Amino acid sequence: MFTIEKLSHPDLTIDHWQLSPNQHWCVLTQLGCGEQYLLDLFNGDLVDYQASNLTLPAQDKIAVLSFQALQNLYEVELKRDRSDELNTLDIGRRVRDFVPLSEPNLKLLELIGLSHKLDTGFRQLSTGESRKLMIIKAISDGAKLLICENPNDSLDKESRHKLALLFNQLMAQGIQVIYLINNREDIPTDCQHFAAMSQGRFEVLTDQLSQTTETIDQQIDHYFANQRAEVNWPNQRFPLDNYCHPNLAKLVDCTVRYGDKAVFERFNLTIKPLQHTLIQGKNGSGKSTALQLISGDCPQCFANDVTVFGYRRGSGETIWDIKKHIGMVSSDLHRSYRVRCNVLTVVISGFFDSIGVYQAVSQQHIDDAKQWLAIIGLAAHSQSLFHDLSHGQQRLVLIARALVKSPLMLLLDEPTQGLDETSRHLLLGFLEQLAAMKQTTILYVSHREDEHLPLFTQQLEMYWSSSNWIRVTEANRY
Ligand SMILES: Nc1ncnc2c1ncn2[C@@H]1O[C@H](COP(=O)(O)OP(=O)(O)OP(=O)(O)O)[C@@H](O)[C@H]1O
Repeated sequence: MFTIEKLSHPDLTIDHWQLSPNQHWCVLTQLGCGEQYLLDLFNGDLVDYQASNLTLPAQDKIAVLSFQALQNLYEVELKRDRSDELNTLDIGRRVRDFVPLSEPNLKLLELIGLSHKLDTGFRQLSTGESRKLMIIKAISDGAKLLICENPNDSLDKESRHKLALLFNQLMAQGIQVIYLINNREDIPTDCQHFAAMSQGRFEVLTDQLSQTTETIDQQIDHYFANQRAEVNWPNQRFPLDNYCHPNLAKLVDCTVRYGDKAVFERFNLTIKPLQHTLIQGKNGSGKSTALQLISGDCPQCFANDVTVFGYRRGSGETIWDIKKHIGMVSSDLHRSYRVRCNVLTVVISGFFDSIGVYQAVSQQHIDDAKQWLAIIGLAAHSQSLFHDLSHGQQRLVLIARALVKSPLMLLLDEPTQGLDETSRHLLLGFLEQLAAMKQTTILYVSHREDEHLPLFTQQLEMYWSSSNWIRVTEANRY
């Protein structure tokens, strides 16, 4: 299927890699390993390289299913948006416009749980839904080689299972898959061929003939060896002791509806100070929407009974009265962070809740932001362009942006999407420290069970009745 020999590029070196028919590979990656250059190679975007032999399939037979590809698609859709011209909401291309509705495709959409979304615009899909659509689109476009960057990220447990079944079906039909995996638990169980990337170097780990399974397991363990970083926490400037309201947020009988479809109805949630809350639920069940009601990013917060930091929404407060106390990380923020600026500026923008920085910046802001960059291991990248970093590194910068101002409330909506094991554990360590300091209340959305830390004293499961698509919720205290 392909051969790569003696490929050299300033940020990518591959001595030898051959993909034979019916082989599927798992490439282990970590943040900053140069994975994006490997993706560029398969995309046809890598320049300034030399190779003694490079035989890749035709470009239209390769599908790169990466976070960057998703972002590119989102930006294409944004450019096509004619809402202003038409003076009405242009939802852009719908799911049915990406995938011809042939019988096999309809079956795939059903299998992956997207068949009820045919008339939803791409930009309106939830994170998990949009990732699923990309996969089905690649298959229906006739791709023979799928390069999947962390395919489990953003998918709920059932969807991960269904995706594994789908990949098995595809492999039986001769489609080949290369997984790029940066968390040990995501390694596909039946993968036989392994490689790893470190500091821009691609290295084959397995050679079925000469290596034993045990050796491979040890190599994988070695690659994913975790270290918990000690965090020198900056001083907090908004101590919770001064907070005077009984609740940080209260949502009463909230309904969010798009067209004739309710995301949820009669949704109730109370967040008391230091009541760290874990929000779970299937893809599309309304987790992000619930957080957006609190942050003010969902316009329907005004039509609902939403009180945040003592402000009843719609009673004359500004969005900044709310946002100044919130640190947020979400896919929505990540994809909206499209301005051209350096990494330091992105972290500093957390002080102003802006995308980019448009105000005077103090030396204290700069020092705090630099301190955070050092904590997340990206100090050397402070002057790099944000968009030159890999998706996972960008996510880490956005986490620093959320933490830099020591907010009263942290809304973390799948913050670890794209993060490798080390960075995920770094974040989990931050959360434990924050909980111990008792100054910030954390709302956390995650599909990963190892992120469901004991510090979450309230757990919320969002689900819906399949008969009428009305979502209901349950809250339990441990
Ligand atoms: N502007 C919109 N117009 C129409 N539908 C929308 C809009 N925004 C969100 N939705 C729909 O609302 C549902 C809930 O979306 P939300 O992003 O809250 O889900 P989620 O639980 O966070 O999903 P995931 O786990 O995939 O991130 C989705 O099915 C989505 O398609």
